[in-house]
Amino acid sequence: MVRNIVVLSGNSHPSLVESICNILSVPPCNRILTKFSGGESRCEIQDSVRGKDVYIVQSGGGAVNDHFIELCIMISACKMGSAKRVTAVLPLFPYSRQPDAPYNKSGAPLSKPKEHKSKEKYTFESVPATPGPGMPKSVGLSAGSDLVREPFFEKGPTSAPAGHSKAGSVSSQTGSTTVDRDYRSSMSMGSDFGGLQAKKGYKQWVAQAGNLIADLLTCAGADHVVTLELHDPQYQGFFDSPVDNLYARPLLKRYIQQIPGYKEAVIVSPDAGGTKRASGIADDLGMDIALIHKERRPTKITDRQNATMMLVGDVFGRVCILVDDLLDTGNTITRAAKLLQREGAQEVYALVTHGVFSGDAIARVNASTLYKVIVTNSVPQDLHQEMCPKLEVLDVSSIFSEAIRRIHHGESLSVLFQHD
Ligand SMILES: O=P(O)(O)OC[C@H]1O[C@H](OP(=O)(O)OP(=O)(O)O)[C@H](O)[C@@H]1O
Repeated sequence: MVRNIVVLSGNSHPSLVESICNILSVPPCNRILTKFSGGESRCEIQDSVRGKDVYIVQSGGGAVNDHFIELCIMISACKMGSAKRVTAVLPLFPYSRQPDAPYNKSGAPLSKPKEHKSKEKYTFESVPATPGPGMPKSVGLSAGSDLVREPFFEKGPTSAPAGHSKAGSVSSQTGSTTVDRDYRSSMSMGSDFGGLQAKKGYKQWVAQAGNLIADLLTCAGADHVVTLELHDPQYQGFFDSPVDNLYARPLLKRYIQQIPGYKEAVIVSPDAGGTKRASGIADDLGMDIALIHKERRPTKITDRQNATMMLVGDVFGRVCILVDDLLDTGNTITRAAKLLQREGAQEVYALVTHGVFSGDAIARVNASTLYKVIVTNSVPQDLHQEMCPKLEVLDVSSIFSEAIRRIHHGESLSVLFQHD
């Protein structure tokens, strides 16, 4: 039994906390977590935390915003209750990954290409164009002085250079920077930037909340953060306090080693962001690797299923094991499986650390060519397992209980970062 320690559960994942407490042989702290009728979270810590080392376990996923506020209130309550140290344990760290375009329930981008826009007109160029030699100056930058000097919307239409049909363009006669009529109207009445439709009078822009989330945890009083497989390990830099980013890699590797003939299989990263993760596992196990390049930005809507994924590597006749950190809408993993199957893969497994399964993800996985999907229980999986016969779950409670035990005793965590 670990002494002088308090493990407190949020509402997000009570069963994981129960397992952690069982391993540590400590009872979970008594608390009341409810809501006022107005929807605000209410927290009452019923055991004394004075002078104690407190670990509050709350995962992302599900009602993520409610869970996060609840966590902040619990941290603050423990600080006010004179806890010696408060550690926020977030098996899935919320807001550490934000898609670069807003997505709807079924996983498709909310923004759609304009219907009248033909394939020939589509361009991957930045619009407005990046300033450079022989290029028009950017609107609104100090370097775009031609535009700043003259009233922006008083300019007449000019012909646009190839590949820059909408942006600030150079008049063929004078060489001065100006703006064509389409761009003028797009700025004032809603615009189309490289296929994205912006709302009227508002340039499409997605806020990245990561820094704010880190600040909120620190402000609430978190002295330490423990999490698992951050989407982006650099996220730790947002914190002034220590962050321990644990790995699910040993668990994933152990699973792979149980697949019959795994040495002949190919580890596949479904996107560039996961290459390091996948190649680490492939290297450790002496396996081959293949990569898929995924382009997240919406292009032509009818092409989106295929045209934005490209395979690098040979998978013909081989078992493929996709490795990723997150399954959210399931788009990435199911489309990757489809591509692999089309390239002649024999069977496709997906090993993913965090199985969020938002929107239609379960239906998408069930309908996909995936043979098996393996996730950890960093977020609750009971319901997902009932609905998805392909799903298998790996338990992470021993990773967290060991991390908590070591932090409490001031021992090194490095053994948890070793992958063999
Ligand atoms: O199930 P889905 O809704 O498809 O989301 C899951 C994908 O999203 C994340 O990558 P992201 O698209 O953020 O790209 P990145 O890895 O390059 O950051 C994650 O690494 C998965 O690949």
